[in-house]
Amino acid sequence: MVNKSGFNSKEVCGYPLSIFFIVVNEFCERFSYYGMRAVLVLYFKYFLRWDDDLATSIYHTFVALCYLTPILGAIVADSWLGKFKTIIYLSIVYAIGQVAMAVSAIHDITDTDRDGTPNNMTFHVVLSMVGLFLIALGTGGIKPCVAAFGGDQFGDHQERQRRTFFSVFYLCINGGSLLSTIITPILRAQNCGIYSKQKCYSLAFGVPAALMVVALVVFIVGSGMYYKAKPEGNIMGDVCKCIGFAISNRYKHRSKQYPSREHWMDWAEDKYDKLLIAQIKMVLKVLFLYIPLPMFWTLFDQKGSRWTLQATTMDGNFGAIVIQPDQMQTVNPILILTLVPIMDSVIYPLIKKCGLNFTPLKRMTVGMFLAALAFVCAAVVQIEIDVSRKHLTYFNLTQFVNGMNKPVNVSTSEIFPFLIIIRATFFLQSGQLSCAFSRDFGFGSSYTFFIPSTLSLGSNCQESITGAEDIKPNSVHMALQVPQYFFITAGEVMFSVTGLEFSYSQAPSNMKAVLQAGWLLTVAIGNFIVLIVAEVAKLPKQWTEYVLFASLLLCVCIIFSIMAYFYTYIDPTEIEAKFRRNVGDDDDDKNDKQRKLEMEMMKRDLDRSDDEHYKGKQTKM
Ligand SMILES: N[C@@H](Cc1ccccc1)C(=O)N[C@@H](Cc1ccccc1)C(=O)O
Repeated sequence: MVNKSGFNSKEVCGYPLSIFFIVVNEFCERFSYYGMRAVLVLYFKYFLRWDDDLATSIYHTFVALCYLTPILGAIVADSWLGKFKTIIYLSIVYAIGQVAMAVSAIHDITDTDRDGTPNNMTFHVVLSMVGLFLIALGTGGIKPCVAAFGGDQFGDHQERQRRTFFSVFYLCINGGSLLSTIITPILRAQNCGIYSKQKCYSLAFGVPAALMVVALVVFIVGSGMYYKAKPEGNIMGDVCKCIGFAISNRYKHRSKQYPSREHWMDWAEDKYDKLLIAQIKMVLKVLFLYIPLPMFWTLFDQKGSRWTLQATTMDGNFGAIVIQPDQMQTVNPILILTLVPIMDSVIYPLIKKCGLNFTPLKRMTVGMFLAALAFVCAAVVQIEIDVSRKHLTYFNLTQFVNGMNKPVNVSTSEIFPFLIIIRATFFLQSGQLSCAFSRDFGFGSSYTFFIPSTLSLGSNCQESITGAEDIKPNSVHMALQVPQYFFITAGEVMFSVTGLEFSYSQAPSNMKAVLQAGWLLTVAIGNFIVLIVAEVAKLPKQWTEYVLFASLLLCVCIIFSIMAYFYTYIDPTEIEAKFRRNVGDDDDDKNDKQRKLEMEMMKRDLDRSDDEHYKGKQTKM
């Protein structure tokens, strides 16, 4: 197969063979990212011993950073290294970051007194922060490059295959994240250590690190098969300079004696190409529409923080299996894998059959509304939890009061989180004395056991040791979180999947990456809003915070629907073609008057933004 740049690549069933490596790379990379993220907030809380607020703040700062760095990646790839090298170099940085996280979670490194807790917490905190910074740089940097690099592999005649590639790409993201959000919490719940046993965060971070190395190796193996487009120059820089010139030129000509121009960007015409100006106008129209979007992500990304912490106060016993709090996040990719095909093949066609024009911006508005609804559900669940008990924890905290006048060594059997081993066995050892006893534990309960002074060789521990329940078991079931997960995921399908497609279709050809980076920037800002609102509001009750976020998104949803109503869809390719044709006409020495007339028509075309591209007729919203 020969693609648009004359590159010859091997094909399998009409698809370039090279995309196989890109899709596998994305699967492994998303496994690595979401696997690490799934246990992160619990690592902060239980390993680094941070409180809920600090854990949530650092978690969202990290996520925000992951979506700020795509701009950096896009600039480096477009103007300097090209996508291929950028992906390689930043993947190395990413893998180093993951390894640093895994090492930071080995408690034995600083556990000098071998009591199971690190003695130099600063070492663990610093190393994990360095690790998270490198991961943010890596994952964000490669994000706008990988999908675009995949798209580059297709020829102009492979539009259909390219569309399928993007769907498979999204499914791979969720396949990888689904597996990792199941696996890493299981690894985290194991006990491991050299001198003393602790929850195994090092393994939970180590496996994602290994997957990132696999992602890198797979990508390098495909090296000889890729089409590697040369960097096109710093398009971001050109855009900024052109906008800057338009603003300064407008300011210089602010006096009334100068005739006004139709659009403020037209003030750049004195120096810049009309095509570039037209393209910037298209981008600015979409970016303006992006302004309210961060609020959606503010709610969406709390799945990994507030909702996971909420799950720690719930009962995860599902009969045959016990679900870990951080495993609840798997509901999201499971629903994505089922909802995306259902929406595409049943819901959207059904809506169309009913004669409704469910445009992308309408879908996004409904997606926002569903996310707000999800937070109302979260608030209701929180009220249930608060009513059921005042203070509890997911972990079975067990303490012993030793009534004997000599030390007793107590150990317990391993508990595999997928089976309901609510029954735990404790082994007591003191000199010649050695015995065992078993007790049943409720999910989230805490007990104190009393070792009587009369305990001696031959005693029956099962009968002699008495226990008192300090904290009642969690009684609100984790299944109650399913409705909130359902609404947030249905919202994601309508908002995120549609938004990605919208950003791509409305972007000029040379600025697809710019708009992708802009889209990811809304995710970053959304995560900063979590920090600001949680810090400023400082609400005493968690459910009131959920209601606050739901109300904020509802307000933003109304504003967005008004903005969307005034937006008209464009076909960037058509507009660009008209401008290019005009340049050709210039070469044919067309007279000035006619050229001006045509330019006027094109400007009007752009400003009216005819929506022939979308459903073949003028479409608002
Ligand atoms: N549904 C998410 C994946 C996910 C898996 C497990 C827990 C939470 C989320 C997804 O598809 N993410 C995509 C798209 C996206 C979503 C939000 C912000 C940026 C991109 C991804 O590329 O990660």
